[in-house]
Amino acid sequence: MILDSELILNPDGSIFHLHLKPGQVADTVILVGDPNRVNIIESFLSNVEVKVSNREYVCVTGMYNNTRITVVSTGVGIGNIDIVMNELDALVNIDFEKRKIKDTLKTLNFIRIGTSGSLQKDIPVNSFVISQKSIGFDNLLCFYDKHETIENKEFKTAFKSHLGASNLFFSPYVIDASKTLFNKLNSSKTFSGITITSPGFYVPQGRELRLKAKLENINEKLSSFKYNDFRIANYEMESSAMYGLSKLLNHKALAICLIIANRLNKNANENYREQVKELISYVLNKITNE
Ligand SMILES: O=P(O)(O)O[C@H]1O[C@H](CO)[C@@H](O)[C@H]1O
Ligand SMILES: O=c1cc[nH]c(=O)[nH]1
Repeated sequence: MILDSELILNPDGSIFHLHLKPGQVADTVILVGDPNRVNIIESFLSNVEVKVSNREYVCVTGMYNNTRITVVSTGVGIGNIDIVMNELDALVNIDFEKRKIKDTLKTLNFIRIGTSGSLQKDIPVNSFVISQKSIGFDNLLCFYDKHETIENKEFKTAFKSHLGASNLFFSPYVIDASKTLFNKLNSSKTFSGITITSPGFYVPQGRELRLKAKLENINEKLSSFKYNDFRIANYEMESSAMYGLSKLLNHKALAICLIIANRLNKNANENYREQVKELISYVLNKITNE
């Protein structure tokens, strides 16, 4: 029996933060950072059956090409991913009446459509980048039991030694994306590679305004890492925990991001609404095309 204090439900029976009720979540879930992006995706959907919002979490369920899709905004950062992944999983895999884990568990497909900073000169602004692996600089997964069992350890050792393991004051973890989702979304229109999930936008991504970084030249160090044909493609702030919690809960996850800044070429596109729409349309067509 899962107690009230552990699984908090609102008086209307919806889950604490997302305000969704069981039955309102589709098997395919799109996660976005920006709540306004949910409205853009909603404009592509038909038969919208659910629209609820609370704090930064806006949730919509509707149809695209005969596929039921739920869209949820996560806001910025890893703490929100902990909330969103646990609550979406609870909505499909916990019986809210009996407060018990269901006997038959569901696997959801999570696709994150994000924005991102490129760490390679030849991945320009406006590119679409798929995160084949995500390296978390955020430590969230370390709090979860058995997280070691889903990590890519070989990769982690190589990466830590590249950064200088003895200097590290945090514990990077490496998690692979779902290969099934990668095969669905990968095409000649996309770049792919490793993504760094950063716990911050400024100094942790090498942006020094008034404060200096402890790890000097972090962007150059990251962009020069190579292992088994993989290189680091980009920065964002959510995919490592999304991948890690998906794996631990037996869901599938993949992140695809629009590059809005190139950290090495030092340029940015701050007016990216049209490109985000293109990415949304690309993803919706790929995931609903059997
Ligand atoms: O555009 P979203 O999906 O929010 O993604 C990126 O943008 C935010 C930072 O500006 C972070 O959440 C980062 O991951
Ligand atoms: O540079 C960037 C751009 C978007 N999101 C990030 O996390 N970093």
